[in-house]
Amino acid sequence: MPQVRVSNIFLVGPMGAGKTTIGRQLAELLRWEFVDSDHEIEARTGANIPWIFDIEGETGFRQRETLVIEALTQRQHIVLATGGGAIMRAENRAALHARGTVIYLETPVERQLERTARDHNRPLLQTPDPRAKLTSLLAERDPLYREVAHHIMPTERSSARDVAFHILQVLGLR
Ligand SMILES: Nc1ncnc2c1ncn2[C@@H]1O[C@H](COP(=O)(O)OP(=O)(O)O)[C@@H](O)[C@H]1O
Ligand SMILES: O=C(O)C1=C[C@@H](OP(=O)(O)O)[C@@H](O)[C@H](O)C1
Ligand SMILES: [Mg+2]
Repeated sequence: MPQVRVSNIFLVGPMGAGKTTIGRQLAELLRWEFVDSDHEIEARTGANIPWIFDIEGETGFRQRETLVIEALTQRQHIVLATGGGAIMRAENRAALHARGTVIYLETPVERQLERTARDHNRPLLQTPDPRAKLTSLLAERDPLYREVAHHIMPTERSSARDVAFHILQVLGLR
């Protein structure tokens, strides 16, 4: 089979998978542009994510997210870190899968909990039982991450740097 040239890398996975961190490192290694859909939503809106959730609800946030994903996935040579729920809408999954190489950063709930514990910018985790929330989100979303992904990369036992190098290796980019 002829090797398909990778022109974009799109990272998907749950909160705390390392999409933002690994995405930035990958972009540096490739000298590609790094974009994070959450940062782009905040820049376009002029408000941070907790504010958007407060004022417009999750529905408003998801509408903004779809507009941003539609726009960003049309670019070339970018590494895009999506938000953990970006794969919920079929139109987002279609854009991601068709316009780039999608990597699922597969991460168990215990690791997600450790990595998100000190951060208050994730409205869905402002709940008395974040473990239960992450568990139910993963049950719902894991099949969708798998559906949209071209490659699945575990992050449980590796540093962000090692995951980034491993992705480059798997994609034949180094
Ligand atoms: N493989 C990893 N091992 C250890 N810590 C990690 C790893 N990947 C990310 N982190 C840390 O976890 C936190 C959340 O990472 P982040 O990139 O914001 O995740 P996401 O964007 O997927 O929600 C950050 O503090 C980051 O440094
Ligand atoms: O899982 C989710 O639904 C969300 C994940 C967040 O991004 P990260 O996955 O980068 O934390 C952010 O988009 C928002 O808080 C909602
Ligand atoms: Mg992120």
